[in-house]
Amino acid sequence: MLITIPAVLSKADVTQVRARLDAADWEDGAKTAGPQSVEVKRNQQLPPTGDTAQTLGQFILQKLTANPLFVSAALPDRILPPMFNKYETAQTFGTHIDNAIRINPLTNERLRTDLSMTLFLSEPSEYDGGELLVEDHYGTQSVKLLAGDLILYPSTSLHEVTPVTRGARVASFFWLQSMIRSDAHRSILFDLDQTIQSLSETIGSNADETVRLTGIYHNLIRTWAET
Ligand SMILES: O=C(O)CCC(=O)C(=O)O
Ligand SMILES: [Fe+2]
Repeated sequence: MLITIPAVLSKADVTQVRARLDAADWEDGAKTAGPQSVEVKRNQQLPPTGDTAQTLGQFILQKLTANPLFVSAALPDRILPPMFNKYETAQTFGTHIDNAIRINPLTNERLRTDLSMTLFLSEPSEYDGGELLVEDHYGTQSVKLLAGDLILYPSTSLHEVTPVTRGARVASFFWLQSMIRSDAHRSILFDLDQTIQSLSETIGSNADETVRLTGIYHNLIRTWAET
């Protein structure tokens, strides 16, 4: 399940975040790549434990964890600190899969990556190329979002960032471990929750059917959640 979470950051937030990022010192993205992805990774990153990455990362996590659509879709257990990358002309990240297990560099805690995220911090008009291509069972999805929007996709997917041919693509990227390990189970819970939300608008959250469906939602979480 590939889901766009619109306007995680407002345009004013994006301007502030970009001012910090545009003044920061970037380093070679190969530093944090695994043995396969190092062969195909050509981009720049902020040092993950540096001041800028930590301050901006916390700001992004505050906004994200207060976003009901994100919580409904991801059912997050633990989220890794957001990282930041930049692709300038001819930079790219070829087809790869993200590591299944990652260590939080701030706490040394080990997480399973269930969902990968890219928060776009450049407007599409600022650069050409730089599409995030994600393979799923319905074919390859091409993603280029407005600055402030986020894409959530299963970490089990092969993906790549096509070469940037003009301008610069700046983004934040990170991973989370969900309370619901299975993508299929998470999709069912998302559909059910969205249905309950829309029934709450039409027939009311205390209508008999809405209450029963809410019960089913929580009972499925009880059955499937690992916390
Ligand atoms: O830049 C992106 O959108 C994705 C980055 C990525 O796939 C990674 O760092 O593993
Ligand atoms: Fe990746």
